[in-house]
Amino acid sequence: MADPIAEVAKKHPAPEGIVYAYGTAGFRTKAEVLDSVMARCGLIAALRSRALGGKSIGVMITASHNPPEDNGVKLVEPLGNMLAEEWEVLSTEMANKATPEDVSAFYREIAERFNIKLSTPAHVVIGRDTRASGARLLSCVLDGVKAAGAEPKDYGFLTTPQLHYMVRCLNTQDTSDAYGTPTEPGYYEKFSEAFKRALGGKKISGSLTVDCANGVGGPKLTELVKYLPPKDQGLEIFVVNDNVIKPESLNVECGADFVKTNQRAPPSSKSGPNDRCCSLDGDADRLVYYFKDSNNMFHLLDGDRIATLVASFLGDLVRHSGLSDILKLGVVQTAYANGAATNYVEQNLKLTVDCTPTGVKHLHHAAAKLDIGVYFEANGHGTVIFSAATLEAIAKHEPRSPAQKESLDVLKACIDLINQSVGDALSDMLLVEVVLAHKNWGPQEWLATYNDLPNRLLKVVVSDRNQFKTTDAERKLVKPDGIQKQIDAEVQKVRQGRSFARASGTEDAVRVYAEAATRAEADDLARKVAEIVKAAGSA
Ligand SMILES: CC(=O)N[C@H]1[C@@H](OP(=O)(O)O)O[C@H](CO)[C@@H](O)[C@@H]1O
Ligand SMILES: [Mg+2]
Repeated sequence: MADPIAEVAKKHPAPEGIVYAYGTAGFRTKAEVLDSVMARCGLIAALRSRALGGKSIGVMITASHNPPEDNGVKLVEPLGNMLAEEWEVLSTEMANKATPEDVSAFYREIAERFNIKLSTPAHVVIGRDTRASGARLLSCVLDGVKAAGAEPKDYGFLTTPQLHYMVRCLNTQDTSDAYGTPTEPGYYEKFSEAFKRALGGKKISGSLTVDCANGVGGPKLTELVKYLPPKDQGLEIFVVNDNVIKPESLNVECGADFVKTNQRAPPSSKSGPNDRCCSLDGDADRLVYYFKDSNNMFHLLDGDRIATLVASFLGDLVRHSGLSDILKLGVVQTAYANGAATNYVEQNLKLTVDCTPTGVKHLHHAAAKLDIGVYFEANGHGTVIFSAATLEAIAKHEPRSPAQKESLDVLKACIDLINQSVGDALSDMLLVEVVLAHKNWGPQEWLATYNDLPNRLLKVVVSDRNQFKTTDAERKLVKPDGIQKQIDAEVQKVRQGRSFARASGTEDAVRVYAEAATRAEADDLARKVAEIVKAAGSA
């Protein structure tokens, strides 16, 4: 009898000599070598669905902020979380099996290991960004899903957070935790309705220009705008860099990664002084704000700024609703957070800060331990999560005054406005607009909350980045021997100095971060630490 698993592996053979790894962002590399990986991810998604009793598992085809010729794939757990770590390992192993027979044998081995009955129904939900390679790679995923006898549901183009939303909605349908309607209109309705409620009659002043990185966020934002209140009562949005007809323009000279890395606006930007601008990345799960002041000077309001803004607002709402005795709010960052942001949260907002290793899953995990956990990476990935007990406490809280009720209503609306399944640039953007409207702030007032320490991020290519081993949430190197002492000695020489080096999880390089009291000191420190890394890496 024909073996459909071996057949599909034969149809999409693995290129020789490539070692694949399911990293922080799933599999991500040149699109031309991803066919076999996609088909096998279809198989793994089917197995994962069966291991969870037939729950829907998500497959997102995207390479986010990478260049247009790249692509990638990420699997999504039933509530919209990132794939369980154990299954990342299985995915990597599956992607690297050499022959169709090996693939088939491993498929059966996984089934046996997890007691999976291969005849049980399985559901796989698929979305993709606008890359030219997406259609071909989708057909590979579908081949895998079908070979495994699972039922695919293809949503076509979606932002990454929309796919996470669909997965969560499908798995919570008809339960008391139903997250929403698992359709695109369902997504727009849910978030636009929450936006209106969260504004609570407050006016938004000025317009917002949104750079969509020429990615999938463009058409989706255009759709969302149709559901928002008319511009005279709500928010005037200008959608720019939304050309998805030319996929080769994706992330080129625009988008959140361009703006954060280069610390400047996209060259095409035509915004005037103090105009609010923001940029999404290629799959719309990253958001950064920025503006030019009246002297034409560029100011970035990155993920740290969004975290501090949102934490301060939610903290106020909790207090004004009369809930501060029972609910504790905290902020989770990575070592890349600016020291001034950390200091502001601890000293001014009087909230706790946790530091985790890089990657959303680590931040999410730490935030899930808090009643209300605000987590953002400096580059703009992030969201706020509320524990089940917190949601219950908020739902049954009886306000003692009209003022308490007003704050409580806004807090409840914010919970609905914040995508609980994953960090979502569109939902985060609406949240920022709500907070600015309530505070009656423009970008200048937001910027004035604290002064960022000048900082520098460098990439150092070494012969084997895996020899760089860290501890203390990646802030200290334990390997190569003796290197941390040398870094510490350089840090001592500058004012307010902080620096660390770690192997990237997504690129073949070691990243060096440095900050200090002045631009010159930060640059100098980064350069010195990069030299230390380079020397140790070539030893
Ligand atoms: C300094 C930095 O921005 N690192 C990024 C980058 O990880 P690295 O492991 O540093 O390559 O890609 C990750 C996935 O998108 C993202 O979560 C993370 O914030
Ligand atoms: Mg992204």
